[in-house]
Amino acid sequence: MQQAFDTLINSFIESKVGISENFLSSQLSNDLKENLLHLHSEKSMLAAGTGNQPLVNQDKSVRGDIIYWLDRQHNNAHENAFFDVMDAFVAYLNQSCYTGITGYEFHYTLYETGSFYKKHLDQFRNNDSRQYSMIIYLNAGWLPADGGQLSIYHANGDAQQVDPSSGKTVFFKSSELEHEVQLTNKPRLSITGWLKR
Ligand SMILES: O=C(O)CCC(=O)C(=O)O
Ligand SMILES: [Fe+2]
Repeated sequence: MQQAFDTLINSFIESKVGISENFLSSQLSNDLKENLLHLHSEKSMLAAGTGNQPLVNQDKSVRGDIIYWLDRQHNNAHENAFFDVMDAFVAYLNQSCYTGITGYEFHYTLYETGSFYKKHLDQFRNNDSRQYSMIIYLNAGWLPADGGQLSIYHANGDAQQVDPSSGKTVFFKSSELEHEVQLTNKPRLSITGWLKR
């Protein structure tokens, strides 16, 4: 596990976008994907909003994903195994980088065919608790023609394209990097979350 943590943290330090190809085991990625598909089949996944106001704005022209928040209270073995990995990662990050992270939040995410998320920053205007964004992709055999790339816009004008392939985890500062999910031509599955202070 520590090797995947180092890969993620070192690539983040080097280029502002951390990427690890095996942050979760393929077994755990698969189990979480099955959870997501089950939640979807029982219609538990709901339209995501933008912003954190009580009246969340569900504007499909900005963001078309549907989500379901993970929670230890669900007593789901795979969800809890995911939180165990995150607890170990946060402890390692705080110890090695003095990040002072005190919490996190994660949701399952499904972008159905034809959906996208326009360019945005993850930190809310009225609340700066989100420090780091993390996305863990759960899509086996993703092809460039499937679309759905994560585009990350660097301050020097570079646009970095990330394929949402299974096992890949992306990590960046929530307040700094604008990013966008390109229109997907296939259902696109992930876990998305934020480390908070
Ligand atoms: O799924 C992704 O690649 C990015 C998702 C995202 O930007 C978000 O949920 O804020
Ligand atoms: Fe985002």
